[in-house]
Amino acid sequence: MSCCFFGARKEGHDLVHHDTRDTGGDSIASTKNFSFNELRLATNNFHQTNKIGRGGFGTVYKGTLKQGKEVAVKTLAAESRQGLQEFLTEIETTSNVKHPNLVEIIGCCADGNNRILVYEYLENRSLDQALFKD
Ligand SMILES: Nc1ncnc2c1ncn2[C@@H]1O[C@H](COP(=O)(O)OP(=O)(O)OP(=O)(O)O)[C@@H](O)[C@H]1O
Repeated sequence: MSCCFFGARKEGHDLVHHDTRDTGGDSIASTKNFSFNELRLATNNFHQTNKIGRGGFGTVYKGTLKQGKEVAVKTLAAESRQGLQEFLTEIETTSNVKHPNLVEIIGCCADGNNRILVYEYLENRSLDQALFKD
């Protein structure tokens, strides 16, 4: 079962609604709920050649969704000290903040033991290109 704490469906994906018991009820964030299989397909089974980095959360892969959209897929490392609460907090904070210079969270996956965040993919550009693209 995926995302047992999430509800409602829209366009083939579940909408993520944080359980307000977890958040104190003061905000509700909405992101897409991906199945593990969707992200496995998008990253060619998390293939080494799609690996683009590693941070505190875990390994990051480049993926391509069925519709052709490129995404960054952040997988929570098994040894990571970031647990479910941090996972929810990252979704909560990133989905509530929108800014042209901040990468946007697209969705997440909590399927079995897997905890994965999906972001829009950003090309590796110089900072001035990223900041002054318009
Ligand atoms: N949206 C993205 N688009 C393209 N590459 C990304 C994206 N997000 C992360 N990466 C790549 O993955 C690497 C690790 O990113 P991640 O956000 O997990 O950690 P970090 O920001 O480097 O550090 P920390 O875990 O402390 O936040 C980045 O340095 C970058 O190369």
